Amino acid sequence: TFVNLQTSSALGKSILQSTNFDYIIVGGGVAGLTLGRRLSENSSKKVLVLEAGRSGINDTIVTIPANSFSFIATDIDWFDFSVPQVHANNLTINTSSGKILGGGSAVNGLVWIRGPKAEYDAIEQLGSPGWNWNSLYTTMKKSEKLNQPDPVYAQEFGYSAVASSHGSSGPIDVSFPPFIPEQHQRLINASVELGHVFNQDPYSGNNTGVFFSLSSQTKQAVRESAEFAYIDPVISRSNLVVFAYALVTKLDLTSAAYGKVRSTGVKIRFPDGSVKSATAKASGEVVLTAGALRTPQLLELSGIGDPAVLTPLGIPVKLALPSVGTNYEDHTITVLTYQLKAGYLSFDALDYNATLKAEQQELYKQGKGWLTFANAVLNMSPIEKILTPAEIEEAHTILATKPPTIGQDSFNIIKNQIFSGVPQIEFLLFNSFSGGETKLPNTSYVSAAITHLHPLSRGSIHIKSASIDDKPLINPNVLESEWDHWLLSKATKYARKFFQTQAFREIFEQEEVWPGSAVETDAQFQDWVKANINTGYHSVGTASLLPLAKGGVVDKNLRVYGATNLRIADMSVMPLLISAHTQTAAYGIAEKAADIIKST
Ligand SMILES: Cc1cc2nc3c(=O)[nH]c(=O)nc-3n(C[C@H](O)[C@H](O)[C@H](O)COP(=O)(O)OP(=O)(O)OC[C@H]3O[C@@H](n4cnc5c(N)ncnc54)[C@H](O)[C@@H]3O)c2cc1C
Repeated sequence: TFVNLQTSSALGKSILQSTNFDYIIVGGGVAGLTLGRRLSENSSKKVLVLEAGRSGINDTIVTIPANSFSFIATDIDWFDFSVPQVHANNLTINTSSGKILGGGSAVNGLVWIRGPKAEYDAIEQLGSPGWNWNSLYTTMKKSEKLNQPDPVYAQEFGYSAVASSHGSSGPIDVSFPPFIPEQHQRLINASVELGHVFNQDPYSGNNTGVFFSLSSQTKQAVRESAEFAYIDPVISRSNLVVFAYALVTKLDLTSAAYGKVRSTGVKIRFPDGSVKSATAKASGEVVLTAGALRTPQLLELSGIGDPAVLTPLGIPVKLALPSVGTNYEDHTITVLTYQLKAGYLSFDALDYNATLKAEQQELYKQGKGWLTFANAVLNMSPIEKILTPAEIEEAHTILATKPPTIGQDSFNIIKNQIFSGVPQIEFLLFNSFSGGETKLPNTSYVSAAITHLHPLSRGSIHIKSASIDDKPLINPNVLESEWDHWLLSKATKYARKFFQTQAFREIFEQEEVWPGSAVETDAQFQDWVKANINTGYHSVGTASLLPLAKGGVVDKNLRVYGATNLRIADMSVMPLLISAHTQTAAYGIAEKAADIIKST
């Protein structure tokens, strides 16, 4: 049952009044909708999913792959910014996220990729038995259905997928786009020229090298969001209720035996301003899936968190859990811009050539052409590929000291990975202009994004008042650690080498548009990185799956420490980032969460 509270508020209120739920799921993003589907498979269980945003059905900002990122600053964006970043020229960094059914999966870049085995095993190593590659690979596969490419496109572009590395019957269709821009194809050749390996199968536990990546889209090139793939097909289940425009303002908590707290339900603010309760059965559970940016906010508003944060804001402490909102981590990014030679086009051409745009819109109706494409080529590099032997020596020296905010165990694991071939830097292309002083008319540009995959700086997300209407203080704390600054600067400088390869020289003007020749030395790169860094829209860690004494918020069954019936199942539980875009992990964690909740 789907209820839009903006148009059917009376129905929503009557459902809340007449029903006690087995599961109340807070946040209808990737994890929330995965759980909504799985937990309602048992028809005797009543499941309620609460999403603050609307549906994405028939919205071309959502459905058309090439429109990814155009949600920013629209009604489906939470449109947050970080607090000024003290180690990065006081920049405030955009941390937009999807306020819509499907959450990130409705607005993201559609990149579908996994990290290497070691990164998932690290969660178990940090003290959470059962959270390893084997179990998460199984649940990640459970979420997906691989579409093999049409042989015509496979031949034209050279992509292929190893069927055994993918799921074949999960809800999310994953496909190669039926169009890949020339410049993206050439990133493969440019990488190989520089000595990077071409990886035929990056999905089965080794993602090192350059490769074609799948996208979360159907064979007809329509985005697969968690709403379209997980929930629409089962929305007629009578035991499943999904509310849109339902802003959860706090959890209702009561005391339980042994000093624990129990959640009796949640408070929902309707679009008309009224606040109603959703009630859990005595045996029921509340599952938080509001995403890594907002799950800590809801915990704190409800009185679960660090007393040092809650008490000054006048929030009574129901459960003291100092790690709530800490261990926040995101990928960090810099972007270079280059101009394509005359005759080569990027998405910029859609803005200056109306005929082309109309043609492409027509083609898209047949599932073809430019608009089917969001991204498809990634290069995941270990340090040996981008640093000289002398620089690797320097890396050892820098990493001799643990940066201040990362836990010792996490640091040891990442340090070991850095020197054992686990990718640390990703290179990919954005098919448009992204920075620079002059953007010439009728000219196409391409940008190279350089991502640090394992930053060692840890930030925090805390509330600043007792009101849900005040945005949380989002502090990724970028570049606090010397390593983060040093490596991203080196990698950004290295990215220029792609444009010196034959594959790229043939199609790109030699002169760099952004930042250009004013930035040459290591010191200049370091200054430039400080002034131009962004985060990667891959937030994790703010309610980590770790032992309590090591900064954990949830245990291996995803139960909040000190609560009887409250769990967290979104990306805030991931204690360490992976060298991958995060949606496959978000689905995999949520699928595993569903198995755990059904069995415990
Ligand atoms: C711009 C962008 C680009 C990205 N690109 C990629 C990519 O190309 N590939 C990839 O793999 N990953 C990508 N990601 C990351 C990926 O989408 C996320 O890792 C994933 O969506 C996280 O899932 P989640 O369930 O933890 O949170 P989300 O999917 O963010 O879901 C959280 C949900 O909770 C809702 N919510 C929050 N607070 C409340 C409240 N108080 N009441 C009710 N509802 C609430 C939100 O509206 C949202 O729907 C991108 C993310 C963004 C934002």
